Amino acid sequence: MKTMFSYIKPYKWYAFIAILLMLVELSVELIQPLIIKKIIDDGIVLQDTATVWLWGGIMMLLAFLAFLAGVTNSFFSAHASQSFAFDLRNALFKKVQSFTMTTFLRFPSAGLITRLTSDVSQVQQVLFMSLRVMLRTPLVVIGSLLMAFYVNVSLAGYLVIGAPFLAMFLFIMVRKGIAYFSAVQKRVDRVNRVIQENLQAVRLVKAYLRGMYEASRFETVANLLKKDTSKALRTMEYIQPILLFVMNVSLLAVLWFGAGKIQQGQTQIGELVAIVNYALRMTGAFSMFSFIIVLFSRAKASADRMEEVLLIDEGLEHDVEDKGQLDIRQRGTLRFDNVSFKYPQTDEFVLYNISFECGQGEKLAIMGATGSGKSTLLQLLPRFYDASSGDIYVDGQNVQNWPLEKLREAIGYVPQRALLFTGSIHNNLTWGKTDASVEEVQEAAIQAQIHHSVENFPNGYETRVGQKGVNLSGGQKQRLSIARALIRKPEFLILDDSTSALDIKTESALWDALDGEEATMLVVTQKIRTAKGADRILLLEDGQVSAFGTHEELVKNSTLYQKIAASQQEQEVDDNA
Ligand SMILES: Nc1ncnc2c1ncn2[C@@H]1O[C@H](COP(=O)(O)OP(=O)(O)OP(=O)(O)O)[C@@H](O)[C@H]1O
Repeated sequence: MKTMFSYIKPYKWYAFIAILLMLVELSVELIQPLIIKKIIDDGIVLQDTATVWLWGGIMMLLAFLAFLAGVTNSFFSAHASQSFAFDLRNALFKKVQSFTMTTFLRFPSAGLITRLTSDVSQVQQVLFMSLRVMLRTPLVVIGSLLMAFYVNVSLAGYLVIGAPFLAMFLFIMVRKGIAYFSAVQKRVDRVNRVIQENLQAVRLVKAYLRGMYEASRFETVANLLKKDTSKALRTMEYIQPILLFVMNVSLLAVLWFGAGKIQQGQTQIGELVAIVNYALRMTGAFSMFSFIIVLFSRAKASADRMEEVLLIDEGLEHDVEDKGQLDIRQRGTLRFDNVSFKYPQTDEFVLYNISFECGQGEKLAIMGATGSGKSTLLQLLPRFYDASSGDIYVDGQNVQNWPLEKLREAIGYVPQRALLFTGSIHNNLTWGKTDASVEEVQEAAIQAQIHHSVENFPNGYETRVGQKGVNLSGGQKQRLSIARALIRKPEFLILDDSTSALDIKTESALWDALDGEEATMLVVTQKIRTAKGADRILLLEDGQVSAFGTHEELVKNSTLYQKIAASQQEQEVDDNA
């Protein structure tokens, strides 16, 4: 909770004013029974109409003051709670940006989405309600009790008979509430995960006629959410009747003994009415308690989940100071030195003792069967993961010593699955270089063989992609992804099987265009035709280097490469037949 409070700090004055205004409302509420007592004892009983009018008028004025305080309080509470939620959400989002890929495994995306949406909203709502009414409720109880003691000590004593029991009961219920609602938020995570997976795979769901199955999967998790929420709320439902029962017993005791004292002339009627009024206000406040405990327990559970993310200090991308000592003569060079790697949380190595070098401007094709480790190898370069052992040198410097920003700026990475963001094509391309000029955008698009297609779109580069925009083909998406990488004029261009959806003609035009690139290129490919055009080929087999050399060398020395070449030749013959 401490961390949550640090996000309220910048708005402490808004919160402070809101609390002051709430105290004004509270004071008016607590003074009212005293005024009623005065009207009864000094006005009605003594038949003094002037006193009734005077205190009646004061009561009206105070009620108006409380109304004004309430309206102004809403403004300050809303500003403090909305700003708090805005800052908290941004802080969470920024923290997530610094996660390593391993930490992402610990926090699945659905859980992060719940934290950034529902969890933030729960805490924001509680902050607003606290400044508005929640803080007031316990104060109404305490204030009413104190005022009751001020009016008549012996009668007020009956109101605290059940206090120790109530305190213990509320403590237990809050603890239960936090545990239950923490489970509920986990259920929300699961519901979000099913929705997310379903929407991402909507075509597959339709193609495999799995709509009904998906609906029943959703129903199962939604049902679990319903069950856990009902269980939590059912438990909380005991709060109100028990509190009201204890309060009503106390009230009966006040009336019973109060009536006796009036008959004996020890107490005035106005005093009894005032105490009953305070007791009713306490009862009214207690009836809000179950609602408050539900909100508070939910918010506490959400706050804990958010703090889990905010307070993480391991599993963040480790950066080093930029010492600017790069050796210009080694620019564009790459060296893997005995690199082995296993994914975190797994036991098996997927890369073993990989060693190879790549000169400036060299084009390296990486081949191997599916699952042989090609994508994994590429992901070590921008340090999405760190090697388990061995070293990787970029521009002659160990990647561990590169400032992350500089290292990634030097790399144009095109992943296996082309991903575009909602927005215009221009925005998607300049995502790779925010200050790119129109000419630079077009140049990259021409090189990636997508310029003509874009020009034929209804609004050219301003055409929107994604939802409410044009639907792009797989090949168009791949070429836009390549253009996005090229626009940075990277030192290293990494293409992870990024041309798989292109036809032969477009692909060979693309390779021709990339021939003039100064960047050192690492190209994962399954095609001998593409590998032939590379300077050297790295052939992987079960995570190990099976062969490394030019096409001619591999044709001579590598049986695996010969097999791949032969099978692709057969395929071409079949295709041409
Ligand atoms: N995030 C991950 N966590 C654990 N294991 C993984 C992860 N990603 C990949 N692997 C495993 O690592 C091995 C190498 O996978 P990788 O994706 O690098 O192969 P690849 O050669 O690129 O395959 P493909 O040609 O099918 O893309 C596979 O056995 C795969 O199951």
